Amino acid sequence: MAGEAVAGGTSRDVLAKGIRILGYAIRDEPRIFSIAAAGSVIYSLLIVASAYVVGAVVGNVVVPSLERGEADVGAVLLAAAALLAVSLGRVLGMFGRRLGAGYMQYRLQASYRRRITRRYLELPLAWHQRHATGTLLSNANSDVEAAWFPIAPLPFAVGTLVMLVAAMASLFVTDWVLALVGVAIFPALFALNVVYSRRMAPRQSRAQQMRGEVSAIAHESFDGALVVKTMGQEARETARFATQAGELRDALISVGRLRGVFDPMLETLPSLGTLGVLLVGAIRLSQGAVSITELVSVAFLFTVLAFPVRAIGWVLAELPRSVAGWERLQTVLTATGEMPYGDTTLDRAAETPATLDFTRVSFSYAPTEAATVTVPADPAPPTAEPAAPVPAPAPPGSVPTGTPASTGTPVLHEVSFTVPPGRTVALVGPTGSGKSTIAALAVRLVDPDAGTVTLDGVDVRSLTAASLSANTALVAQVPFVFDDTVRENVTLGRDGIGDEEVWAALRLAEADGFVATLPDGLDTLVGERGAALSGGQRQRLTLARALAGRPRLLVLDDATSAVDPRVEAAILAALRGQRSAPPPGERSTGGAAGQVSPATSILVVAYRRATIALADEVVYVEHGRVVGRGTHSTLLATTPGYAALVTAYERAEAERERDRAPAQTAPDGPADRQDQEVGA
Ligand SMILES: Nc1ncnc2c1ncn2[C@@H]1O[C@H](COP(=O)(O)OP(=O)(O)OP(=O)(O)O)[C@@H](O)[C@H]1O
Repeated sequence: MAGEAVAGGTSRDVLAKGIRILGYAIRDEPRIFSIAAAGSVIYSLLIVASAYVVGAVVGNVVVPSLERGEADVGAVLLAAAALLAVSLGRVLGMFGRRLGAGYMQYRLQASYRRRITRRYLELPLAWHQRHATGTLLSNANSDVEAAWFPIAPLPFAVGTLVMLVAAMASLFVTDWVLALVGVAIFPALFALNVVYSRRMAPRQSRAQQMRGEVSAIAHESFDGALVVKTMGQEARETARFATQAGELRDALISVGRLRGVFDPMLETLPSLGTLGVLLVGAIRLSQGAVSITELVSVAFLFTVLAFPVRAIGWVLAELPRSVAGWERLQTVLTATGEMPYGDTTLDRAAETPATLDFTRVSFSYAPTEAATVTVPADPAPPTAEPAAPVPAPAPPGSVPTGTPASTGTPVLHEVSFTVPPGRTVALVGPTGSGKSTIAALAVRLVDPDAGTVTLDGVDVRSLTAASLSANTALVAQVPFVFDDTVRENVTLGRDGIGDEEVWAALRLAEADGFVATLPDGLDTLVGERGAALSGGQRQRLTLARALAGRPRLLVLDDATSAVDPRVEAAILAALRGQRSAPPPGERSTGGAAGQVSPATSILVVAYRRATIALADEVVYVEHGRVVGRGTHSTLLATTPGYAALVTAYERAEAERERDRAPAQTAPDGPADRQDQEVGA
């Protein structure tokens, strides 16, 4: 991990990298940095000036007044005006510095949050499957903040460096012997800050890494709350979280301990300087080498620079954390594997169904990619951010290569089949046979290692992003519903989808009945992940979302698994233009029902006999190979594996029907499968 790399690197590396990161920040925001630095330089120079003004006031106004026994009112007023002017100048400088630093820090944070989010959207599904959501959240939050943490004190530190140079110069101008105190103290201050930063580096890196890990565990626990609760795993999860939280606590305490040791030392050094100046100064005064004005000025100088000098320490101490955060950001920003889009568009004017062709398609997941493919539940979140920029277009007519051919275990072998326009093809096969992978390839979530997937004869890799999403839609088994209204969940802010189109899509998805009964109809808020809806309702809502875009190819990856079989059959029949009567118990809002012609070709991963029977053709897959194609009855007769599988499905379905029988009498009518399971 990046954090480990930082922790493992030498502190000198960290310092150099940290300074480079500060350079990137200045390059990104040169104007704001200039304003902040100018404010800081004014402030710092006026600090040096204030010491000399105080010296002059003491030497030229206070001491003479004490000697004479009366004050010169004019001189006192002049002194007051000088002190006020210096203070006002410092206030203005401080204002510019703070405002500029704040602007710079928050603008950089916002810009990098956008970059990270955009990159997430560009990276392929395989990359997302390899990264924990909690870590991604931590990248976009805590790591972005960490990377730009030293920006807040940076202008102050720059001004302080100028101040130290000015202070040294003024010391030498005043008296070279007094200047030696500065020669001893200033480099010591700087050296102490550097040692501090080096000691801090591994501690800060570790703390930043632990922040990411705690975030990942917390996210996983909350996400899996249902499993944790139903399996009685609360204690185990709490312990797992507590271990990581404990490690983060220890890492932060170790940071605090070091701070506790170094902060007082950094504060004490300038005080030692003041002491040194007073000792040396007393001798120099008695020798007549310096005046009282000069001595007071120099002593005061050491007192007032104690605070600004710490700004250098703040920047140096935060650099390791900044480097750790930055490197974690870089793992996202420089991640490879995106699948560049082509520049070919498909003509949608005809609104005819598309033809999908798989020709000798082979595919393997990269070796490091674990777990099973779960195609994302939704195409894209409704975000106000502009769409992720499409990487540089490929030359016209060329086929971008996308993900490089992986050397992992082959999952699909020379898969060939066609979904003709307006036809429904059912994909059937045992678990793990590659059905979801085929679905993912059909809408180009992944690219084949060999062979081609074409839409209307055009390789999907050469299509533009907009053309791909306008022509195809995938509905996954696990539906993703946004915490928004029903309307927004269906339209996703896409143009040309008014309420009429929303209702038409809901009707096709057999979702109009339940939406009509919701308290606010289309304006009903469905809660986080659609918590206010049943599993089957969520599935139908996401199906309506896909249909609202009027895709020319619809890929259903077990998308109606939680819906009652009769409702599922009604949906498929409607999609095929054979609108059946609404299932009992669910009121249709009427209108365009039955009027929608099949403008889409359908590839459906099917598990139920009723669904399979509706298909024009069945493609039967085993171990990533197509072992049979034809109608349901042909395959039953010719392919023993298929016959056995479908019979098993039928038996399971019959058992479920039997178990479900009592629930059918519930007043809500035909409940979705998950409702019944939950209610059981
Ligand atoms: N992200 C992944 N990384 C590595 N291997 C994967 C990944 N996703 C799936 N696989 C493997 O690819 C094979 C095909 O998986 P796929 O999910 O396509 O099968 P499926 O037929 O849809 O299964 P199911 O019916 O259980 O949903 C399986 O052996 C699976 O373990």
